[in-house]
Amino acid sequence: MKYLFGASGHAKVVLDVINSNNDTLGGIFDDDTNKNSFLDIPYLGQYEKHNEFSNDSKFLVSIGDNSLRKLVVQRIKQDFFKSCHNLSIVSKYSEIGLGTVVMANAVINAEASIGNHCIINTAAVVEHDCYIEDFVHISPNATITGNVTIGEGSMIGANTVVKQGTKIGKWSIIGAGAVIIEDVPDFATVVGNPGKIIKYNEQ
Ligand SMILES: CC(=O)SCCNC(=O)CCNC(=O)[C@H](O)C(C)(C)COP(=O)(O)OP(=O)(O)OC[C@H]1O[C@@H](n2cnc3c(N)ncnc32)[C@H](O)[C@@H]1OP(=O)(O)O
Repeated sequence: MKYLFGASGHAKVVLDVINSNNDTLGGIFDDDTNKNSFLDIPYLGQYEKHNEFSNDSKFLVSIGDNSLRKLVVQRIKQDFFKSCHNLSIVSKYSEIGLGTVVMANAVINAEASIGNHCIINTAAVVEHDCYIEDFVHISPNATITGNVTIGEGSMIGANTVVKQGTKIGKWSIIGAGAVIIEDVPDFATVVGNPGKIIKYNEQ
């Protein structure tokens, strides 16, 4: 049986992805014990409760914030599953890691490699030969053109365009609507067209 962690807004969209494949979910865990249910799936208790479930259970952390998602992933003892919306287009020549979710209308082209626990959000495009590390979030409608590298934990804002061959570092944040035409260092926040660094984030 499959289960979600984190009863967030993002989890509602993850649930739609899972439903699109006619997959069945056993329920959702969240540290907030005030929840009784989440949309039409049962609330199962706080995160540690998953230790009581059978060894063949599979999990997906449905938390949008990249750092928080990583923290929760590190608390889970068992295996993860990935899920791609049945209206996404995923090349058979691409790779997608465990714990990753691909939303409706997203496109992942040939020889793109997507890490573990990533979010490829609604209608995002990840072009051929891109290399996306773990815990990255590509927001709705962002276009990652060919041969781009994105480091662990980076957040690419909605409608961003990243020019081919560019390297984006780890744990950087690219503001909504930015156009990235040159490499971005680790931990930088970049906004605008052309993208400019406005600050560095805490490590
Ligand atoms: C399904 C979903 O919802 S997925 C989520 C998708 N979400 C997004 O795409 C949002 C991405 N986040 C952003 O764009 C944010 O504005 C950030 C992260 C870039 C900046 O947020 P903060 O760190 O809080 O910065 P803050 O709001 O203080 O802005 C700092 C400066 O940058 C400017 N700025 C902020 N965001 C942008 C942007 N996207 N484009 C251009 N300028 C921007 C602000 O106007 C401000 O300028 P000023 O100093 O001249 O006044």
